[in-house]
Amino acid sequence: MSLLPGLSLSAPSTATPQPDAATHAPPRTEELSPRSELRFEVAFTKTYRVRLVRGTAELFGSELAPGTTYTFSGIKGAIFTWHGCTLELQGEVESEYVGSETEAMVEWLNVHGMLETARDDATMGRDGNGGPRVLVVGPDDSGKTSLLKCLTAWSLKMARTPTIVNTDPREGLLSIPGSLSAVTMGSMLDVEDGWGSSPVSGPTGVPVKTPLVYHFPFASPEDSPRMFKPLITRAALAVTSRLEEDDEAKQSGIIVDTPGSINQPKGGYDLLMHIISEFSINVVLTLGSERLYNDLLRKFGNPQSADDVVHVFRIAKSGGAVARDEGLMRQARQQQIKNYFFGDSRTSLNPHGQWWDFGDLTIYRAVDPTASHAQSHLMPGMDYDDSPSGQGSASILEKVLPSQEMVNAILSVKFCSGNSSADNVCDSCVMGFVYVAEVDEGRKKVRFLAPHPSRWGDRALVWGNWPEGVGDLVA
Ligand SMILES: Nc1ncnc2c1ncn2[C@@H]1O[C@H](COP(=O)(O)OP(=O)(O)OP(=O)(O)O)[C@@H](O)[C@H]1O
Repeated sequence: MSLLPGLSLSAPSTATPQPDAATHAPPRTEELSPRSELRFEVAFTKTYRVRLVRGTAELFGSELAPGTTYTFSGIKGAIFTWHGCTLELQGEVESEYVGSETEAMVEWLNVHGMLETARDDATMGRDGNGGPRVLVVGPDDSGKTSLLKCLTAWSLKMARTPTIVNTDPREGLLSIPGSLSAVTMGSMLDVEDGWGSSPVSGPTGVPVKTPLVYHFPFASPEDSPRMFKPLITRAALAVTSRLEEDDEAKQSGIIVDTPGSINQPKGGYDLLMHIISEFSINVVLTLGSERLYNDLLRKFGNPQSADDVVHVFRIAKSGGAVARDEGLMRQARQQQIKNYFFGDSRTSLNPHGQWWDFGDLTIYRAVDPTASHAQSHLMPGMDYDDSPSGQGSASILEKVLPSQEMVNAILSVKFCSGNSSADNVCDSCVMGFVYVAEVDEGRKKVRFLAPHPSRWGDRALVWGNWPEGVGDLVA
């Protein structure tokens, strides 16, 4: 167990998978015929090792290197082969079987081919608007992220640098849950890790990707559309201006992942339409819902001009995509947060303890529109209406003093100063996240756990209810 500098406490051990008897059992061999896949589920407490012995294989589009042992934990996934392969497997799994109904992969590869044609058009100057701007929609667990990973990995193989946008606060892309993030992919994805590593949480030994992160501290965009919409507008603006400075990235286009909750007909797909208009989406890929496909097809049936054309496609759902229960999703979120501060099985990070005086902190709390908030947390002399506009974010964020309630919470450190208006704080992107280890109301001090030793200076901090309580990270 490693000691945390400044905290003199041990890193939590629950994050580390325990060796099990099956790990020590001799490896077994599995032959996969062309276009079949090995589907497996591994618990968070177990490890599963896979080595490619012969042929070629990929996990959600990322190719396995021959002879390399990959270790998986807390994952449901599939190793697919186009031409057949032999795998060496070791460890204990919840389930493991070979699936041969993989027609969806062929269809997904065709979608990749279609996107490549659009990228070629952009490269040749036939489309001045740049590469395809793709939105992936469908119900929960329909395989949206898996499709997105395949399309990304295949485009990286073609030396493209697509920009990936995650609008699902339940899953952090290169960040923790509660984030909306965007990143231009400059290096291959990581077979074990999925999206790879970001420098947000500290140094790593592998090439990192630098995401642009916004804090959205609610489980679903529908919990606070007033906060979600401006953040999407901000993110789209930032991505668009970034692409204007980078021809390769502009030609490679954008792929946006969405949460299943906003793909429901209720509300007329208002949030979905907002994403489509802000990111100038021109290709929508629908998975797993005929109704959604037909509704969107109708919505975009009569474009007013060539710039308004949105192509809507119905894409086959992977036969292996499985529903994840809330318990598993919660475990995945906790693991992501622990990895953010302490690293994973390959990279060990040393988070730092920092004491801050109450007076040097400006903390905002995201107001849950469904709950009536205790006024007692408001700073003396303040009311909700503190934004310059007299409305806007004043009821979305409220200034609060540190309190015991904050212990074990995750706070975002914004790029803006503590003196910024509530609107600015809301829209500002995130430098990183910190964990509240202790609030000493007598000494008026807060002890934070931060990935970096350096202090963040005069920055606004935002506290939300999501992701839900992470428990005691330093016990
Ligand atoms: N072919 C497959 N074999 C085995 N597992 C798979 C396969 N495809 C997807 N999965 C798993 O199924 C689960 C759901 O897939 P995915 O995350 O892609 O769905 P989603 O639509 O993005 O879900 P959500 O909207 O909840 O984020 C994931 O755990 C994923 O790893």
